[in-house]
Amino acid sequence: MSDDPFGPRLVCGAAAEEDRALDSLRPTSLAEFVGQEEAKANLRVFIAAARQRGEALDHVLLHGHPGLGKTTLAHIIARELGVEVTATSGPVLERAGDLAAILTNLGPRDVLFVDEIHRLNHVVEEVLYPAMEDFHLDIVVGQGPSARTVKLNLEPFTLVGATTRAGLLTPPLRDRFGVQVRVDMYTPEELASIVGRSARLLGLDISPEGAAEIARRSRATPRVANRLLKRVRDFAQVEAAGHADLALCDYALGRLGVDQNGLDRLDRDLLSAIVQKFDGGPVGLSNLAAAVGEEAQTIEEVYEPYLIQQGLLKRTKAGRVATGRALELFGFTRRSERLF
Ligand SMILES: Nc1ncnc2c1ncn2[C@@H]1O[C@H](COP(=O)(O)OP(=O)(O)OP(=O)(O)O)[C@@H](O)[C@H]1O
Repeated sequence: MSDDPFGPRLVCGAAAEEDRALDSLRPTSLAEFVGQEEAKANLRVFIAAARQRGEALDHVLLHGHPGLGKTTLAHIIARELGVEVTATSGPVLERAGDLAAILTNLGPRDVLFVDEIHRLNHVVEEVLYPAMEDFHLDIVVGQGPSARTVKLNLEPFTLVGATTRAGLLTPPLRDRFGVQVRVDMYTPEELASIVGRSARLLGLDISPEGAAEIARRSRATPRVANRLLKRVRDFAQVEAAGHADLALCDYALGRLGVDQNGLDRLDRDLLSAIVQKFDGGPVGLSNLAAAVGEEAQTIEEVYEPYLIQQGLLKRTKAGRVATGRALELFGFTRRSERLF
């Protein structure tokens, strides 16, 4: 929900319909993929080893906040393995048959990418266990006393699962992933390099200082950086003869409601609700969600990670707390500290 003049929330890491236009900016090889150095170095070894042995790569679990590049990495893994990728997601696979149909269509060593894998239902998950472990499906044929189980062999394949909530995966599923990769938030330097690369692909003339400014205000998230860059390109084109220098980037980000700290109105609403309505916290997530009119899950997965990383918000057992830094930044005073 947003009454923002520029439409849906720009600085949100979660994917939106208009992000399809960003697909052209996706890196297609590990060499092009910026950052996550340790993960990339390990993946290079695992991929090379699997190729040399002519085997399917072990199953890979990618976990991290929205917009950090899990989908991109999954496609890169398939490409570097030289195999086809089939993509689906946890909530789409409603029945065991949906998964069986996909699995029986995979070619040898292909990649099956399952986004939001923590949202698989348990019936589908049960089908996945033998498929992941021994590459077979147990199909029940018939009903009642005459029912019997038929074993169906599959081609060896690699399951690449992505999740924003690794803690919600059941232990048996999590244990079946031989490779587990945590995708971290990006440094401003890494993001500046992503912005520079995307600007080149978009044909935008941007100064290094301008790219660094967008990077600094992009919540450590490539999807946000690319989205802001596209809007900055519009301002550059219409108001600055196509050139995005530091002043233009700063001006455009201001027009987009992204402040000097990369926070937008919703972040400020959230922090101000904790301070002004709940005296700085602790406040429970559902109360906070009701106070700002946003879903609890969205607050938890999309807004909070960056606020926590910036030291503006803390999660405690008793609830959410605004830190001293948040109070200082916005000039807030706790109600209990006010004299009148
Ligand atoms: N390391 C990177 N280098 C360059 N561009 C990147 C990188 N990571 C992500 N991107 C860009 O950021 C955007 C979002 O990436 P992607 O869709 O892979 O994120 P995600 O983590 O899968 O998010 P979600 O879980 O919400 O699907 C893409 O447009 C991609 O081009």
